[in-house]
Amino acid sequence: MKNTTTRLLLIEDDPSVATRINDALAASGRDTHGSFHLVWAPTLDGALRQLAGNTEPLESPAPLEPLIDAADGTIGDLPYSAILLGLTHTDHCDIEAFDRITAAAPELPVLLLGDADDPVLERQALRRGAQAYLPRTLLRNGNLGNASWLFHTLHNAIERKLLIRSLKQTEAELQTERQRFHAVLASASDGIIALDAEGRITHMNAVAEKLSGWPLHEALDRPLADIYRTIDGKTRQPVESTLDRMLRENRSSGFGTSAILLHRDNGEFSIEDALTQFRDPAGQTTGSLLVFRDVGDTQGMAMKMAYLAQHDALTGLPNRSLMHDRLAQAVTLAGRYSRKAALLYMDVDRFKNINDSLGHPIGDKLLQVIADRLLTCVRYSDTVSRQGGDEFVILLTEIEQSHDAAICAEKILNALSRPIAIDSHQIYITSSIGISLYPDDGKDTEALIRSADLAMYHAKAGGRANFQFFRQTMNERLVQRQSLEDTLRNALKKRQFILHYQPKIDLENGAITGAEALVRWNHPERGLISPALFVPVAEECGLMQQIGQWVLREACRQMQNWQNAGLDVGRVAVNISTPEFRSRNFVNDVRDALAETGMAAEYLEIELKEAALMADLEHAQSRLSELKELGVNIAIDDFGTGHSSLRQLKRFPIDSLKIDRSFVQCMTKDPADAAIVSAVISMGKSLNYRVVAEGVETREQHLFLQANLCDESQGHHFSRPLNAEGFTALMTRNPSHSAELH
Ligand SMILES: Nc1nc2c(ncn2[C@@H]2O[C@@H]3COP(=O)(O)O[C@H]4[C@@H](O)[C@H](n5cnc6c(=O)[nH]c(N)nc65)O[C@@H]4COP(=O)(O)O[C@H]3[C@H]2O)c(=O)[nH]1
Repeated sequence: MKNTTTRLLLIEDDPSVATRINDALAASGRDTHGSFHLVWAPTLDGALRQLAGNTEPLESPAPLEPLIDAADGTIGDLPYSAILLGLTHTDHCDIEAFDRITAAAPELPVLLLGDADDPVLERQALRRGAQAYLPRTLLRNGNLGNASWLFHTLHNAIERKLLIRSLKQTEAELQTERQRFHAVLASASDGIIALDAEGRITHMNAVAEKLSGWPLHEALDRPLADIYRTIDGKTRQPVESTLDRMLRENRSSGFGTSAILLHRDNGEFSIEDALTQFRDPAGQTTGSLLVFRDVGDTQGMAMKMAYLAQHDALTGLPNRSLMHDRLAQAVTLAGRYSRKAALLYMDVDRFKNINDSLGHPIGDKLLQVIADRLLTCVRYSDTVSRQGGDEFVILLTEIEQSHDAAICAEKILNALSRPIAIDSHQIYITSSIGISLYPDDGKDTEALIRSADLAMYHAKAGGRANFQFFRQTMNERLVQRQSLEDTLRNALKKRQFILHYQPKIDLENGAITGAEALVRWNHPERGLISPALFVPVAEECGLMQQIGQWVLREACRQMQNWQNAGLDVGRVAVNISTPEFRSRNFVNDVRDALAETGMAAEYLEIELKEAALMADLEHAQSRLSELKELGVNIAIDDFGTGHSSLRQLKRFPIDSLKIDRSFVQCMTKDPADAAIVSAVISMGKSLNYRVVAEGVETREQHLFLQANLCDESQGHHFSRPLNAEGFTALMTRNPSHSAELH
């Protein structure tokens, strides 16, 4: 109200009263509260019309004419701040007038002008909300002077009304907030309990009702501890409530350690809770809000995810990561208590062949059966894990001596050697196991795994289906192998490889039908090194592809030279290792080698081992077809040592079969081998393959093959592999190209 003009509407039929009030207000002028401006309405109806927004001129008897604001006689659009209502009028009477005015202007404070001798009327009006009661007699007769009491009474009435209005507004806003708060609580998915400063319940939402089992109306005003009873999930002992803890520590808490909330009717929920305290400006707690949630599902999910991260999805066994943890634990404990532990690294022999030939779904089922059988071979305290593929690692923690590990390995070999029936298949497998012992073969997890893995490779190399303990010499061999790998790379760079050629002869007429190119490493100090020593290493370290590319070009180049020199060598055969054959660029490499050397494809023969074909039948079939389209001949090398059958080979476009020399060399001594050789010859011929016997060393073997109508032979009996000059000399010495067989 400071320095403002406040408009008052005076409803009074006595002009003298009106004039006196006006004078008194004018005399009081302006003070710190500002000034009053009186508008006089002699009749109630006129005043009501004004309040309804009708701006027609008020009746204005002479003395108050100036109180009407505007020149046009309207009172303008300034709002009134208060109404002075004379209660005894000619056009209205008593309390009814007050009611009509407050109905027309409910926001405005109304002060009554009444007769001093009518206390009933005064009480009635005050009870109905009038702000003050001014005795008219005083106004009529008394000397108002500067009438500061009137001024202050008016001012207080207006202030009071404003205060009430703002209180009502605040109350309405609070009401809205409360409704919003309750709506939020009702829709929250967490349980929420509101508490007063003493920790008594003032509200709880439906989720809190459900989790605690307490309906709100029963929980109201009870201490939180009655409704919210929690125990420790592991010990099942009561835990200090979050509220108590927070009050003790005088702070709020975030969602923390989980506990079990006991439902009123004996059920229970795994929960997490958080508490927020409210404080007044002085820092005193005025209440708090407890929020809690059922984490049963979340925990279940978290446990499931933790399980999946540590277990193999196919077999359910611990995976590599969990095995590392267990092994680390076992190593620590065994170190502390001077105990032993053993690690068995197991791999299924030729699993890839089974997987490729029977299909992955059967391969998967097979791994599951293997996992089950492994579990039957160990104690509860041991760990069987799957490392990936067909590799399993078994940790034995309770062993006294290495012999215990050997017994377990035996048990595993036996368990896995029993036939496994999957769908309509009866599968026979063998496995190879490497064993390392703590602390002898490694002091940490890495060393133990490495040692067991190396021992397993030796078990495989030793003929599979057996187990081997790790020996230090295996490590030495590993080091030697590493250095061999390095020198092989160097040899390739320095072009230290050469080719030898071994003739093949026609068993019917003795003519040379071709030459097999055989690589040698011409080591500057060690002389010629056999491919049997370095080809497997080169295959493993990925060098065989590069060496093979060189062999292919060199063989074609040499053949082209012989042809250019007028020597008819027939075909040159080149050995192709499995990684070479599988490499994406293999067919292109062959095409390029032919193009670069100018040799016709019909003079080239590719020798492939059975394993290279059996590993991936579909892929092998399409690759062989591409080679056939080029015009290249295809031979199956070392036939009889792999797992293929003639029926499987029938699907490949093959030209010849080479019977492995192990059969050839024994066929004249062992009737079984003789039977195998003659059967392979006759079956091969019936499928229109040329059949070649390799490793023929004696005349006896030569004659046996001739008698069994084998097509060709190759071996020391006719000639050892020769270098290019030696082979040229052989061909030149024998211009008819027929072999002089003794
Ligand atoms: N005991 C005996 N052995 C005989 C007789 N006649 C020939 N041999 C040997 O038998 C092996 C025949 O080659 P393979 O079976 O393909 O077996 C080959 C082949 O698998 C591989 N190899 C040789 N050269 C290459 C090549 O250029 N590339 C690839 N990928 N492998 C090759 O190395 C293996 C061994 O080759 P080599 O040491 O040259 O050994 C050759 C040869 O010298 C015999 O009458 N008695």
